[in-house]
Amino acid sequence: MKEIALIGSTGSIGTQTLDVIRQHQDRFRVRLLACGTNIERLKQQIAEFHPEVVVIRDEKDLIKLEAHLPTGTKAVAGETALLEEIAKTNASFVMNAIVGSQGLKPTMAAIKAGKTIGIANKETLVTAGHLVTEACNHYGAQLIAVDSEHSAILQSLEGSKREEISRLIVTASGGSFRDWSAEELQHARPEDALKHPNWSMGQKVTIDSATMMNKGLEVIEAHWLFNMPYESIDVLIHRESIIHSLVEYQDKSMIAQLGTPDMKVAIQYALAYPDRLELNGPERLNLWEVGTLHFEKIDPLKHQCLMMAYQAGKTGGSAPTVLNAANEVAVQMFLEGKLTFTGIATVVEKALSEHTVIDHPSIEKVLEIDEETRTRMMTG
Ligand SMILES: NC(=O)C1=CN([C@@H]2O[C@H](COP(=O)(O)OP(=O)(O)OC[C@H]3O[C@@H](n4cnc5c(N)ncnc54)[C@H](OP(=O)(O)O)[C@@H]3O)[C@@H](O)[C@H]2O)C=CC1
Ligand SMILES: CC(=O)[C@@H](O)[C@H](O)COP(=O)(O)O
Ligand SMILES: [Mn+2]
Repeated sequence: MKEIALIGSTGSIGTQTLDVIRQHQDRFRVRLLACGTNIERLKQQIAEFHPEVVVIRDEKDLIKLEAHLPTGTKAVAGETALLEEIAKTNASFVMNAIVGSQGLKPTMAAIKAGKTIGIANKETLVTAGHLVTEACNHYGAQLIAVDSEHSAILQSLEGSKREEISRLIVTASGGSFRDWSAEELQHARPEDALKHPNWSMGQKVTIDSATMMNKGLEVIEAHWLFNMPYESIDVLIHRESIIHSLVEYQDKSMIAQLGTPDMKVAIQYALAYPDRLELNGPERLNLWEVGTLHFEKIDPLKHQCLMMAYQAGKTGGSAPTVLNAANEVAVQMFLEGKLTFTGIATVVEKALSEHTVIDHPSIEKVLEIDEETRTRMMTG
């Protein structure tokens, strides 16, 4: 029985993780659930999965849970409590499905406790990939990709040797605005951006997909997860999201993972790794129905956020921390109607240009720079 701690249980990845666990109750058991403010959904999850502990963000919400805790389930609140419970839990696998760089500290707590971590929370690797990988080596913890592209790469790497790999090719749908003109983009609204052509996901990643910042974050994520130089990580526009990514080998063979766009495949692969289990839910991929797959080159003029992310990744040090924090604030501002869609790239670029990069920031420094960037964005 694999015991699971699920952080971000009420979100898109969190609920799909529970959909997978529900299908395999003979293999997985939920020990810990953590979320932000969606207490109603959490109550349903507690009733079904009977975790030992639930952690919520705000102390004031604890009262709403009181009457809904079965015998054997306790509830606590706040970040300190979350980090303590991650350190204490008997769960061997932590699924980090929180959104944003607030996922960094829980990831580090799980690493220090020697857990295996399903890392959906890509912002952790963007903001502090150097510290996360060092800590994994030091504490013997393992990260398993959950992001669909990185899961595809992991699957395409099965049985390979490091020196045989020549290139990673990360596919991109192009997002909600892939067919919009520059003129149309000036008037793009949050409700337009939230209509992803292929995936149903949380708001932040859907907006990132529309700006192509998601692909930039994923290039940095791939750099850290697979220890590949940026020069060997390419992005390919593939509007069907059927090929989830590819690996090119030194003999010029390419190995890819294909499937209908459904995150449960990648989630289950991470949970069951290295095994493959049966999965109900995703539709079988009928390639004769798909007929044709399309591929396009990226356009550096159009895909400005992707290019900024490549640059920040190559610069290294604190640059990706600033890129990520500025982007998180900009996306929130766009969703609240305080910034235009095209303004997202502009303000992230400004935040990067105002920052003096420092090499190899410590965890304290990463958190300080993240905070400072957010403050600068809100006040400037
Ligand atoms: N959705 C997808 O298909 C994919 C997502 N990802 C990545 O996975 C991560 C999660 O994305 P997604 O599921 O879409 O996001 P959602 O916004 O749907 O869910 C975010 C989750 O984080 C929880 N949360 C927020 N703040 C806190 C906090 N302080 N403490 C504990 N939990 C908190 C939310 O709780 P609550 O709702 O209760 O406030 C919610 O459960 C992101 O990094 C995203 O980029 C990667 C690939 C695909
Ligand atoms: C499902 C998933 O992994 C998302 O991160 C997805 O990649 C978004 O799609 P695009 O960024 O390719 O539009
Ligand atoms: Mn992805």
